[in-house]
Amino acid sequence: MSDTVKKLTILPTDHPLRGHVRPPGSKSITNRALLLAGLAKGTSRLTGALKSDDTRYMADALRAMGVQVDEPDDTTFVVTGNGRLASPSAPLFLGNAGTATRFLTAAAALVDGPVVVDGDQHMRKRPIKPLVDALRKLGVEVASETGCPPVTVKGKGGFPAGRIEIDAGLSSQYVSALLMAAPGAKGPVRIELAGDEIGARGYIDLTVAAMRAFGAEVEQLSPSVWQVAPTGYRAADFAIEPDASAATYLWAAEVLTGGAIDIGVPASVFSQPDARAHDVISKFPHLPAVIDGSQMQDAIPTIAVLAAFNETPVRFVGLANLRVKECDRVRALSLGLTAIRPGLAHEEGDDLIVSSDPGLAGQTLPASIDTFADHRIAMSFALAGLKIHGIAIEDPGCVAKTYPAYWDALASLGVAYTGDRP
Ligand SMILES: O=C(O)C1=C[C@@H](OP(=O)(O)O)[C@@H](O)[C@H](O)C1
Ligand SMILES: C=C(OP(=O)(O)O)C(=O)O
Repeated sequence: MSDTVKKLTILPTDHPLRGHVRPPGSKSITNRALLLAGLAKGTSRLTGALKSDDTRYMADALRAMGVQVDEPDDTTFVVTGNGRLASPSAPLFLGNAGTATRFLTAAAALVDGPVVVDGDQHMRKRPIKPLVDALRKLGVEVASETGCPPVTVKGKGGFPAGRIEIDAGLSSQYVSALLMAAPGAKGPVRIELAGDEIGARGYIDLTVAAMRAFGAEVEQLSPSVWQVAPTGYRAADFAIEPDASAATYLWAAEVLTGGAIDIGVPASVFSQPDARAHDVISKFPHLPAVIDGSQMQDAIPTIAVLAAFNETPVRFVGLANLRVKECDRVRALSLGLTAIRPGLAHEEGDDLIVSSDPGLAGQTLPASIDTFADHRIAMSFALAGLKIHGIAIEDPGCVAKTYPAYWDALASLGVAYTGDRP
């Protein structure tokens, strides 16, 4: 990174963090609800929604396809669709929003006309070939030169009934994308997982729940087979729960500083997979020796930074697909922790081993953390800054992807900064 890059230095707190902070709405649920409301006929009201880069990309893409998306306040979208998405006049630019990119690639098959789905330089490195191949097998004309965006879909207003196998080893979003497009097909669609390898199965459950709320008929025939009826969607009023991945930073800040942060909802009410991180985080400073990240992937950066302060070392397993998120998160975590102190973490294959040292707290260990433009790397390393003097977060504005108010939220609990607060 260049010397001109913006940096935010976190000043360690000399007191436990106490107060109320409500995390923003769930990114995953907001982007599902926006799409389903856009595919429905009529007006849907989505409340408790996230307003951030990722949901703005989704909302703008829907607008470009003829959907009316109004924003009466900071947490509400009012979406009016006519049951069809129109062919946009320009490529859809979706930044580094994995959900928007994957979900809209499949939904583009329902458009009558061409759709180009594209993203930024990070998204252009994130694989989408398994989804492209599956759509092609369903009879959709679709092309991607590199196996990553841009993807060109020549939609014909739907696709025939069929049965499709999808390898979701790299991303569960491929399955969610196919499921959400399926009610627009000409007949029933059966979606089967190839192999049992799937990270974050809980995201598929979120998808099915959202689809049902917008009138779809989805039957789960086995743990790896879903059957979707060609019902289309109907408009609905839909309340979105707070973001569980965003909550993990607050849960971790609480245990790390011995404070009490009220996020307004108990961990037990979340339906998102990352809520399971609450149990793990509450064991700090006695985190388990081995933590499997496969079913709470987005919470791993949070727990890995927390693990640096644990009593005993932690091995993180089940991380293979963290390498194809906004950045290679296994590498970014290992590099960031090593920048704080050599030997604090290392990689073994796809595992991350954090050596752990409760004595880190209170030390001065100046480190400039390369966030690789990844919101979760920025937000998780800020936790280290609550305890260690000299932690500077590069490109702190990248939190706008899912939690634009993150720095303000920490400030409201008494955290202070020096440098370029976005
Ligand atoms: O379906 C979703 O909403 C998500 C699924 C997960 O991604 P992958 O399925 O690509 O692992 C997760 O990391 C992402 O933040 C959101
Ligand atoms: C992986 C993430 O996002 P996405 O895949 O939706 O870009 C994330 O938010 O951690």
